[in-house]
Amino acid sequence: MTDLSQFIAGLPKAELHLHIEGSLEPELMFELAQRNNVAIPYASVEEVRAAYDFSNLQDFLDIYYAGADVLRTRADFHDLAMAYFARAAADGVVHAEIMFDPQTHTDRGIPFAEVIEGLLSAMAAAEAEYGLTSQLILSFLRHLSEEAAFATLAMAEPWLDRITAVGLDSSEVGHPPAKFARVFAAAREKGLKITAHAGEEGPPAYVHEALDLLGVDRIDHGNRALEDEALVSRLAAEEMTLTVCPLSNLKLCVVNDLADHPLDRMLARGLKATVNSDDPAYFGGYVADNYRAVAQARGLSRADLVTLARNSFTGSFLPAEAVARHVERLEAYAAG
Ligand SMILES: Nc1ncnc2[nH]cnc12
Ligand SMILES: [Zn+2]
Repeated sequence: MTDLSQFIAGLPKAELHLHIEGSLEPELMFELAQRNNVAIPYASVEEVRAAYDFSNLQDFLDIYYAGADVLRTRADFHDLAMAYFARAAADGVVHAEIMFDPQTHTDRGIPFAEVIEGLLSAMAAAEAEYGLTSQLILSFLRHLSEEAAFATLAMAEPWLDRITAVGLDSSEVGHPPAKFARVFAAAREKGLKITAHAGEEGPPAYVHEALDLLGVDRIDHGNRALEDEALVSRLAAEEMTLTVCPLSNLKLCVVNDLADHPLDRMLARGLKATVNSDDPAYFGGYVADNYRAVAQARGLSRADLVTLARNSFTGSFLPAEAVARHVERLEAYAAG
C-alpha cells in the first residue's frame, strides 16, 4: 500500500450515502440464491460482474432491483448488512448512515419487519464487533407513486424510533422532488431527518425543489448543481452537505472520466462535499476505494482528504457531541 492509500484507510470517516441493497456482492447473491432456492439469470460470479456495465442510472437500476430478489428473510438482510459493516470497518468507517429501499422488498411480498429487523440486528452486532455506529435511512422509490410512499411510511410506524431519516432514490428524471412534497412534510412532522437524491441525472431545478419543497437536511449527489451559479452559492451559504459518490458517477456515466470529476471544484466553491460508495458491489469499490480513486485522478492533498472526512461527520445526523468527538479524533489522526 502506498503512503496515501494507507493514510486513507486509517482516516476516521463516516459513510453517508450507501444503499445496503447495493452492497450485495455477487458471491453473497449466489449464496442467498441457493439458500432460498431462487433462480438467478447468471451462471457464475464472473458472469454477474461482466453484466455490471452501465450507460446510465436506469441500466443499473434494472440489474440492481433484479439482484435484490435473492433477499428473502431477516437472516439474509442481517448477513447482507454484516458483510457491508466488515468492509466499512476495514476502510476506517466509524459511523455509517445506510439507506434501505423497503418497497423493493414489500412489493415482492417480503414483510417490512423481516427487512428492518435483519438490518437492526446487524447494526447492533457491528457496534459490538467493530465499534461502528450506524443509523437507518428509509428511502422511497421515486418511480412509484406518492400514495405508495405514504403507505411505506405508515408501514414503518412501529419502528420510527429506530429510523433516523427518509430519503428519495431510484429513477430521477421525470420524478421530481415536488411529487413527494407531502410525504416528506409528513415524515418531518414525525421527527425524521430528510435527504434526497438530486442532481445526479436530474437538472439543477430538482436540487432547488429538494431544498424548497422537501426541506432536505442534505443532498445525495448534487453534481448537476454546479451548472447553476446561484444554486452553488446558496448551497455553500446554507452549508448543505452533498454526499458525492465518485466511482458511482464514473460507472453511471455522470462523468466520463474521473479526471473530470468535480469533487475538488465543489470544495473550492465552499461546498460541504463528502465521499461515499453508493452501491459498492456494483460500482467497483467501497468508500476507501472512492477516496483513493478520486484522490489520484484529481491530485487531492492530505488536507483535502481530511476536509472530506470532517465534512462526513459534520454532515451526519449524529448529535453535536458525537460529531465533536469524531472530529477531534480525526484531527489527532491528521496531526500524525
Ligand atoms: N445512485 C443511485 N441513484 C438513484 N437511485 C439509486 N438506488 C441505488 N443507487 C442509486
Ligand atoms: Zn444513491
